Amino acid sequence: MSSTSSAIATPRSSSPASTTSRSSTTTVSKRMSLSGRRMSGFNPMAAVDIAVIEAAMKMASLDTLRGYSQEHYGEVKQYTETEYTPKSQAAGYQVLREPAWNKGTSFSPDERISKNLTGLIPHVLESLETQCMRALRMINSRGTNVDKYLYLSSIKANNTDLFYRLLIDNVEQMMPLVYTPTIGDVCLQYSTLYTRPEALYISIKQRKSIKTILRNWPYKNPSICVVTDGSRILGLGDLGVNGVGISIGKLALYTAAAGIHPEQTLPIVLDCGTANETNLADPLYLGLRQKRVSTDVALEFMDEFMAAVKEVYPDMLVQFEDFETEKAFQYLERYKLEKCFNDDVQGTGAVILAGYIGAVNLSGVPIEDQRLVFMGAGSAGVGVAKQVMEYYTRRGLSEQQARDKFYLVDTKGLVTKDRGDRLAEHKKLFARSDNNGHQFQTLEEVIEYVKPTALIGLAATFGVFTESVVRALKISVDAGGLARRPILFPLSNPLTKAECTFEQAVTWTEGTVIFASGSPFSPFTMKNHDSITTYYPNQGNNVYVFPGLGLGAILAKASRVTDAMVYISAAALADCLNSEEIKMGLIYPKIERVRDASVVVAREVMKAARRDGVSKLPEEAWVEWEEWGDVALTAWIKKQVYDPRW
Ligand SMILES: NC(=O)C1=CN([C@@H]2O[C@H](COP(=O)(O)OP(=O)(O)OC[C@H]3O[C@@H](n4cnc5c(N)ncnc54)[C@H](O)[C@@H]3O)[C@@H](O)[C@H]2O)C=CC1
Ligand SMILES: CC(=O)C(=O)O
Ligand SMILES: [Mg+2]
Repeated sequence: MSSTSSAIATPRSSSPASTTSRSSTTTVSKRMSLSGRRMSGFNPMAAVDIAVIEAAMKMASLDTLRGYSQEHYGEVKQYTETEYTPKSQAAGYQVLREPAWNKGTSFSPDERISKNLTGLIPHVLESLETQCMRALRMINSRGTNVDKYLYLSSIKANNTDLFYRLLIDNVEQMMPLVYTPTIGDVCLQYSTLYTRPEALYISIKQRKSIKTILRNWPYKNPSICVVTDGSRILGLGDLGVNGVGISIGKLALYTAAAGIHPEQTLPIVLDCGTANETNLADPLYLGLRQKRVSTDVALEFMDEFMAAVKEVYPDMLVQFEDFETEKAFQYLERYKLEKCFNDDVQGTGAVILAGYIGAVNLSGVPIEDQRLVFMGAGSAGVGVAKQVMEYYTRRGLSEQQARDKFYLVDTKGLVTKDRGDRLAEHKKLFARSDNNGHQFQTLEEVIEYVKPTALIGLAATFGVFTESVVRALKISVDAGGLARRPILFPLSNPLTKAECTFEQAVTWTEGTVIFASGSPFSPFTMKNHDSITTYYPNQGNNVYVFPGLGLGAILAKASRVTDAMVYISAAALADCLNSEEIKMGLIYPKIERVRDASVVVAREVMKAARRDGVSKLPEEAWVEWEEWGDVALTAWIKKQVYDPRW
């Protein structure tokens, strides 16, 4: 099976070899007592609470078990003055300044000698977990989320493994910092916050040099790139080159949530100008200071980019992210035979289908009686509607019967065939013709007419699910029986664009809502008569799909991403809930289990790639996995992924 072993979990890059030969003239230092050393490190005047002290003590004993004990520390070899050479000191700094090589205070005594690090770092020897604890304390001490992001970003620039250990072990706390909602604020201010490059920045003025720029990326053969042109970043509109933050954030999640090695990931922004006047007027703006180029010119640029990618990194999967609506659909169609997918259309479609399957099971309304109203008929809205429609057709409904379940609303009201405007191509599939010439302009009117059971928000507009809208949804669901529950998904990002909050949804539906939002909300506790109940929200975000979809496509060596691979990622995710999550009434796995979910999604995506004949993995590998079943394939995937531990 060696031919199948992928480079996802690229072994740690080797650090520069020591240039000095070490003699054996070492001495053993005096041993120090664990408790003595640890306690003497504490300043009784410092405002450190008991919980932190207890955690530190626990960590110290854990470190002992892991071989990071102070006993071990006591055995650090010493060398004499005569061994010192300036050259070796330079080699030492090189190691510390390269984030992929740097282990901070976790270099072993032998590594400190062989890499000429002695004295360049504090004498203490700590585990990765202890370093995480320090970082967590620092993060918690920062006042704003952007400050926390910046601190995390400095860790990423210094110590790759520490950054990802933090993310992986603290997903619930860290994901909102490196992803939505904080990444929205970071993108808005990217040009001001900028301190160092983290991506490839390709401007339309450099279109003759795309291949050179791709080759300039310092890591060999990336497996996955996330590319945006910044034209629709989350629900924040055209942010131009500042949108690169979303490519960086999504790729951090490819590593944290699916274990793709950081050196295999490549964030890219295509700078085609911007329509954002604030950015254009900002003296610090880092992008091209010109209006966004026309769709036709952007398309030529995209063609050149895709051709260059094919030549320079033929095996790299391309994820299109946050392109404005027309381009999102156009590129998806145009490059459908290339190794790429669109996260906003396909990833979102799959993740919301998975959540919808779970929600229908909880709703008490049979699947065939569901009627869905979408607020927003853009790339995400239509992407989700198409994916859910496929679910219905696979269950035996005709295309027309399936399509009839969907009512899409945009800024002009219900999308109908006779509305009198020129409908954008992507809306036509769902344009209604059963409105008897009547046009429904407000969401309230649509709800009154449709009596929906599910309301999906992808309109990037804060607060459009008003109290009267949500109460009207509940009334229309209750009409079929009081045990029924409304499905309400305000999915727009970041939180400032959410169609309603979790607290509002619970309050206005008297706790009956089945809720998922794009950005995370906290649980909400509500007093009902004599009892107090805590309600748990779901996060319906494509982060549950794109990491696993990408991982599966890469591991299967898929030549392209087929519709069946996308569809199966939804079905796989819908099956991922464990008994605790089911008991809690969730429709997605808890976010701290996103890595488990990604493995399951990746496994099913790999199998779908093979069924579709697009996997280039050798047949022997499949024979073995088929013999041993999912367990073997799951174990193999887990062996491929990056999981920083020293
Ligand atoms: N939860 C998730 O995983 C995802 C969430 N999203 C979010 O969905 C939102 C929309 O994204 P896209 O569909 O790509 O944008 P888009 O620009 O393609 O579509 C937006 C749609 O909303 C409609 N709209 C805007 N304001 C409206 C209003 N006041 N009333 C009714 N309709 C209105 C527009 O007419 C358009 O049809 C964004 O906030 C984005 O962050 C997108 C992808 C994934
Ligand atoms: C989550 C995501 O992809 C978006 O909001 O655009
Ligand atoms: Mg997106």
